[in-house]
Amino acid sequence: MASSKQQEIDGLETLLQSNLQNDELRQAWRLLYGSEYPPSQLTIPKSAEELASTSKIQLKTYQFTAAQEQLRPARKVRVGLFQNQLPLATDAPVGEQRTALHKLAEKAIDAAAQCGVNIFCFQETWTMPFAFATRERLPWTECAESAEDGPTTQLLRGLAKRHNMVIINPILERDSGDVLWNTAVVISNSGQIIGKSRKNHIPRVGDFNESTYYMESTLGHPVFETQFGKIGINICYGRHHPLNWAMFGLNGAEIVFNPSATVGALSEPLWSIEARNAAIANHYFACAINRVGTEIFPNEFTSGDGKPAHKDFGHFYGSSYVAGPDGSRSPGLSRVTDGLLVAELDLNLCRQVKDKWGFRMTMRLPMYAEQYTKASKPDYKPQVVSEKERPKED
Ligand SMILES: NC(=O)NCCC(=O)O
Repeated sequence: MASSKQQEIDGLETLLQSNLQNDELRQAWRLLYGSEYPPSQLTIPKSAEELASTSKIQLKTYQFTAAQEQLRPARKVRVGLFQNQLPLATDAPVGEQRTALHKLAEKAIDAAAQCGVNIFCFQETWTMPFAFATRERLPWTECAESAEDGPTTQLLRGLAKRHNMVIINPILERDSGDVLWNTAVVISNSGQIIGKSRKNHIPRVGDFNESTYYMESTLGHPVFETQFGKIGINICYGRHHPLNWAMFGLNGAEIVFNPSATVGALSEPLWSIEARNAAIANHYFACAINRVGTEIFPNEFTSGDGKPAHKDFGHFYGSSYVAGPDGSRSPGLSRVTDGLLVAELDLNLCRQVKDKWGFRMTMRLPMYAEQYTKASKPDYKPQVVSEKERPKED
C-alpha cells in the first residue's frame, strides 16, 4: 500500500492557520496567495461532502472572480483536480491495481459531478504506480494502454457523457505500433474523444528516468476547444520549460492543466511558483495536480548519485492548486491525503488581465522568434558584453 510517512506535514496552509490569527493571518494570506482570507468557497451539496468524506477524499472549493463586463456575460467554468495515493501495494497484480484506481476514480468523478464540475483532470499516469525509477520493463509496461480503445478511456467516456463533463485522462499510452508515450487523452462531455496531448520534455533527473519507458511527443502544443473553454495539457516536467507553457497560451488556451508526479526533496520549492508564474506570464488559468504518498517498490534502484540503493522515490507531496492570470491562487490540497479541488473560474479574467497590463501589445514575439532562431543554431554566439571589448576611456 502506498503510505504517507507520519512525519509529513499537511501543508503550508495548516501551518499558517494554526500559528497565525485574525489580521496576521489575513495579511499573510494576502501576501502569499494574492487573495482575501478566508478564501472564497463554493456552495456544494451535502451529498458531495459526504461522498468525499466516506471515500477519504479531502474536498476543497474555491472561487476566482472577474470584473463584470457590459458586453460579455461571465464565462464561469468549474474545474476538478484530483490527486490520489495508490489504493494497493505496488506488488499487487497490475490489473488489480488498475481496477482499484478505477473504483476510486468513479467516486471522485461522482463527487465532482455533484459539485458541478465541467472539466476534470487526474494526476500524471494515474492508472499505475509511478514505476519509472525502477527501469524494470515488466510488469510496468503492461500498464500502458490505448489512448482510444483502452479500458481507462472506455470507462471515462461513459462517465464523461453521464456527467456532462470533459475528462482529461493522463495515461501511459501504447500506440498501435507498440510505441509508448506519456499521454493525456481529452474526452468531451459528449463522451467522444476530442484528441490527445503528449509529454514534450522527458526528465532525466534524480530517480525520474522516464526516457527508458516512452518517447518525446511529436504532437506540439494542441489546444482543445471544449464546450467549457479552450484547454491545453502540459505534462509534469514540461512545467520547468517556460516556452512549453507559452506555446499553449499562444495557441489560445484559457486553462492549462499540469498533471504531475513529483517528490518533495526534488521539486517542492518550485511547485507553488511554476504553475502560478505560467498563469501570470501566459494570461490563463493553470491547474497543477500532483500525486500523493510514498510508493514502495519490490526491488531496490539507485539514483546514479553514489547514494545507497532504495525502494521508493520519497514522498509525492500532493498540494494541487489552481493559479489565476491575475497572480492569485487557490488554497492547495493536502500534502498527505487524496483530494479533490473544485475551483470556479471566470474565463473573462484572462482577457481582462491581458488588457490591464497590455501584455499582448508588449510581448515582442518577432524579436524573440529571431533571437531563438539564432540561439538554436550550433554556431550561436551569445550576446555578452564584456569590459574587455570596450575601448579604454582614459
Ligand atoms: N513526472 C515527472 O516528469 N517528474 C519529474 C520531476 C519534476 O518535474 O518535478
